[in-house]
Amino acid sequence: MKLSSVQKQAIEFNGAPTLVVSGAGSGKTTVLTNKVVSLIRNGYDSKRILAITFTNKAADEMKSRLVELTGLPLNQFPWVRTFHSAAFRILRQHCPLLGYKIPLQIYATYQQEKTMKEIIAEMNYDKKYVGAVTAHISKAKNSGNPTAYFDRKPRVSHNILLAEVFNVYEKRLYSANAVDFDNILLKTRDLLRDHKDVRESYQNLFQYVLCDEFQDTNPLQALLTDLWVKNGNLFCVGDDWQSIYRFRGSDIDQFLSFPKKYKNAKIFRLEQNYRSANEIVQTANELIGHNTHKMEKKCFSEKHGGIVKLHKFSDEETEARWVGRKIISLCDMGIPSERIAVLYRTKFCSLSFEKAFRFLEIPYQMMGSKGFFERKEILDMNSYLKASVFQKDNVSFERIINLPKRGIGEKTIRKIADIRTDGMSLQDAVRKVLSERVMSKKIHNALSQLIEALDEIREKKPDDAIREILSRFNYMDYLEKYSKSNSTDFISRKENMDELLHSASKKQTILEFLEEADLIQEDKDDDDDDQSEKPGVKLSTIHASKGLEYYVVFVVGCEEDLFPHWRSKNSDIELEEERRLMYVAITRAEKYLFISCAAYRRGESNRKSRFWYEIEDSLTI
Ligand SMILES: Nc1ncnc2c1ncn2[C@@H]1O[C@H](COP(=O)(O)OP(=O)(O)OP(=O)(O)O)[C@@H](O)[C@H]1O
Repeated sequence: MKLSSVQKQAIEFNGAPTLVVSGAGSGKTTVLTNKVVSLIRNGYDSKRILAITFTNKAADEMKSRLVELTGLPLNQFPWVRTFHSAAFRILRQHCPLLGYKIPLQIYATYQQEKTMKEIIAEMNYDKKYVGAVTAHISKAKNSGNPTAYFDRKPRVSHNILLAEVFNVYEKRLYSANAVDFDNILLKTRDLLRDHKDVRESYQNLFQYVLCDEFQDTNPLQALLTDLWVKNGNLFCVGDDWQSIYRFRGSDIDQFLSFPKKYKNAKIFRLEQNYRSANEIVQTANELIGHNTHKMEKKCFSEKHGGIVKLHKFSDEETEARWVGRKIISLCDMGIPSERIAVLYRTKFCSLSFEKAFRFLEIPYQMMGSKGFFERKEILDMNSYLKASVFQKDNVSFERIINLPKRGIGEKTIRKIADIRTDGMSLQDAVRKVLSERVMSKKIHNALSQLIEALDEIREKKPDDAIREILSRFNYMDYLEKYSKSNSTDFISRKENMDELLHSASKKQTILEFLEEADLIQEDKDDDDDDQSEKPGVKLSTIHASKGLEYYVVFVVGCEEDLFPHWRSKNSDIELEEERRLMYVAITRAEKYLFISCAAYRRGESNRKSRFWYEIEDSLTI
């Protein structure tokens, strides 16, 4: 591929903070990768280049591309990572400076949620607010200043004081010697901010800092970036028109304020779209033109012949059947089904399409299904591994203490928990009752078998450790029963277990394996299996389609209150975010773009989305 002159200029320019303002399909990733290659060719050390990607999958893809382009082996790129993974690499080494012990544990989503649920219950708050409280605490941390956040937003519902829950939650994590995802960033920021020697050692280590998808950074990530960079060696790429993670704490202002923040900043604009036909690019431009909070760029494509069509239907079933039949005719024209995607704003919209596709016998794949590490059998095995290496991890130990069933009921667990003194974990307490032999013989034996197993596997390779647990406790028999004689369900769980064993076999220690597994859970919208290669039409939320491309795209359910979502309607900031989401959907299409709505959905009448009219206007110009 021949790089364009502006791509080349951006790649070759060094020495001042650089922002590459890129349109959709303009080759951001290509530029970022080639920038790293160019730095290496100019004498920079590949081991001292920090290149931040948005997902673990993107980091892996970038590393393999770098191996291909430079001929260097994979281990020469230790700092091509996500924010969380780069920060954790630093934090796990220096955490004693913040009062933690090595090894530091990551509390992954499941453990974080369980801990929060327990705290909300203990504080006698309504459990229906667990999600909202967790989300606010996460946002508070990602703002970089939780106290200021709680001053602005002190409560959820009328009585839940966020700062209070936050304090209890933080204490609990600290006593478990653990950090959650947000703390990985927050504590690394504290570490680098408060320990000059550590900060300088990393500033000296990193010769260049690069950041992909810069439009989706949050204030904390921006603070961290500044702590890593020395001498302005910063190179960021992104598209503010595609910033769609506000709900997770991303802040488009980090991107927009770049030229103000770095006085000598150099800005490049990548405006040529290599993916979509110009008709699609112009439709997208017209739509985003209705946003005010953005950087200007004039996107274009040299490809022509794109088709953009709007279709209105009486209800969702009619819409889905029409989409199905259209897909059949496109496939008859020779378009492979995996190059076709149906995108929607919210998950529930998929149901009518699933039904229609089954009826019409159209193969399809759902994107963004439950993450691999959130599946029951994987959580079970990982909890065994965690309980073995992290004796203070109550969440994991509680999960496995009676799994598979070994006669340890709720009452027994409560009795054991009651003997705990300060700082003692449930596992410590079990060890204590075992040494004092105070339980009945049956319970004593069951608990000692469990503790023996945990001690036995601790030093094993992770795959051997999992095998040991599977065989000691007849776990697969238990899982078969759990699957309630649903053989397909059991087969898929068995496949998951094989996959877990395979990925564990690549690591030498349980700690190494768990660290990777926990960090991978960051990729929330990203599918764990690479479904983009599998045959079948893709059914996906727009969030999960980010970064992907299809020959044909159907954007369905374009109705007011559904898209834009009703929750966003009273705020201009949120409305602009919804419009950016529509922009992302449109720019996934290479050649065909079909936008549709239904007058009735779930029995309720609907108006066309305002985005519909904005697009319609652009088509009639
Ligand atoms: N100079 C070029 N000439 C031809 N094709 C190019 C050039 N640069 C990039 N491309 C191609 O354009 C396509 C889009 O590139 P890429 O996926 O990097 O875009 P992107 O900016 O990350 O897109 P988006 O943000 O919309 O997901 C890719 O297929 C890439 O190979």
